[in-house]
Amino acid sequence: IYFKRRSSKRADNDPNLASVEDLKGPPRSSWLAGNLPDFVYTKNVGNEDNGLIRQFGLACRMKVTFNTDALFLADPKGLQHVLNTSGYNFHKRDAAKLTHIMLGAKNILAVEGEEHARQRRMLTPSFSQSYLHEIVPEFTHTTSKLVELWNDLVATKQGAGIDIDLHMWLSRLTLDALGQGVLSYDFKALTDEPSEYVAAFRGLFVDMFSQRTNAQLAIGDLMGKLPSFISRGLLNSSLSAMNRFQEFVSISSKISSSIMVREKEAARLGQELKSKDLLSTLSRPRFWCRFNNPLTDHRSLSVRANLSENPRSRLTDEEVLSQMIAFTIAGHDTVSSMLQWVFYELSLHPEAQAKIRKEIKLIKDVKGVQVLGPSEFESMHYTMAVLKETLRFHPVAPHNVRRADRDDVIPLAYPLKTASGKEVHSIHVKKGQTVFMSQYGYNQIEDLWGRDTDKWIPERFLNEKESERSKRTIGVFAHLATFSSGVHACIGWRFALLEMQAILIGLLEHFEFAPASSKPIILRKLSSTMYASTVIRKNRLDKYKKGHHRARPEDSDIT
Ligand code: HEM
Repeated sequence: IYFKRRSSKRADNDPNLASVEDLKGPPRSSWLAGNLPDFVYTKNVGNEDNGLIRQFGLACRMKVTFNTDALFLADPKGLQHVLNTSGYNFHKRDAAKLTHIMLGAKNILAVEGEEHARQRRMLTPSFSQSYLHEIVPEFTHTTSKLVELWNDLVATKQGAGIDIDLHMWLSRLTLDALGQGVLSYDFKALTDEPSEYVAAFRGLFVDMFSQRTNAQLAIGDLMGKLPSFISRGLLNSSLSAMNRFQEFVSISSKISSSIMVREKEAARLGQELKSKDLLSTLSRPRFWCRFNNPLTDHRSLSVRANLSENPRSRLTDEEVLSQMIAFTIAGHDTVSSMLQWVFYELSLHPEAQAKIRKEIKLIKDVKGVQVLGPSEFESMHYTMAVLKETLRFHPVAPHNVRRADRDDVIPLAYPLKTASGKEVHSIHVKKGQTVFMSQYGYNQIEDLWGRDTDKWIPERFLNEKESERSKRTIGVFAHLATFSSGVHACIGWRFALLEMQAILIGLLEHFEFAPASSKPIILRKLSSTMYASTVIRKNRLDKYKKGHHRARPEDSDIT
């Protein structure tokens, strides 16, 4: 006999529990895409989240595709349940399937459940602190190339300041840094003759995701429910930049394959591993095992697993190659956008720049070193506070979506009033129901982060109160939601942090930053990540959207 509890009854009978349908929430803005457009087309990302939290609290009802009820969630205990405690019961099938269709292979971004846990177990050792420390000199070296280029630029102005497009420069710098860290490959993004990869990658995600229609939002939301051939067809017909994306994937595969062949050949000849990048280490298991003690060297652990006779405990060559594309996609725009926000805030806060420079000088004097590395970064508390505060205030992945695999009860740290006025401490979600998580909202809770969370104040991380800290329940770094949490938390957060530290220190040592002379208005916009955008004249943008203007709006269109 099959039986199940009727979900609404359960919520009705329990005085502390409400179903999602019982909660208060905003009216839908579209039948097709519900409230999703409110978050994507917003004037400034975060405004919608702030508005909902002010009006309804840290959880409320919202609408998604075809007027379906979903849960908007920023409550710390609720997020902990969905991401950590019940991690694999809240799946990300839509996103995984989208990635699988787009990349054509099963990497960590494109798998779920047991398969995901297996791949993650294999890859985690490659992202350990001790291994990543070896890549830092590559980040420093790449940054010094940019310093040289900027010195040449400034020299043309006899030392006077110069307006630069920081978005463009940081994107090029972080691509080269990622190329070195992941593949030991020079993308030549900082040269006048960038590789074909750079040409294919330039502006790709902005073109793909920044002008999404309601239909595209709905298709994204339905991915997991549709058969693969329909999903693929819908995606190909709805995303105009799909061809460009396929070209980008094939160039990436070509580069990764050639590096893998090179490393395997070198291993066969018994040559020493020169590169410390992720692909080289994953490609050369047997070599590493000869030279490292698998019990003490973290790098060998993934390799040791890769040597296993059991194919379930090994990453195949195809899987390793596919991970490389996943890492470049997951690790480029994120770090580049994050650094944009760091320099944006520093340009508005010259006093913070001065404090970082003072810290650099002090640590160099104390340690007697010329170039700072990971062990020095650890003692640079103010610099770290600047990074933490920017990660808190400008989370470049502000939202995250999951769907319940079964009926479940999500506990709340902060009780809510339902539409009928009942006070509840937990929410009943039905199998298949969407949970729309606001990383942005969690990072703004004053009870967790202290006063004035709508302002950028690095000092809050130097004077933290235990009462606030103890309420922060999620996160792999500083209890922030920015790198997410639990089973799918960012595997590259240490990589990102070391890269940002090296770049920030390398550039601040040589340059002072101030807002551009035209004093543009900067707003947060969404493409694949939340990036800094200047305000564009509305009539030009309208014409572009309607197709009357083929070219993207240019700098001259910026007010
Ligand atoms: C500031 C920079 C970064 C931010 C803010 C960031 C943020 C995130 C977030 C929020 C997730 C969770 C996505 C989800 O739950 O659906 C994630 C996952 C992931 N990130 Fe990052 N990321 C950053 C840098 C990087 C870097 C540098 C790499 C690799 C070199 C990387 C690789 C990944 C991978 C592979 C996943 C999937 C993990 C899994 O599903 O198990 N990320 N990242």
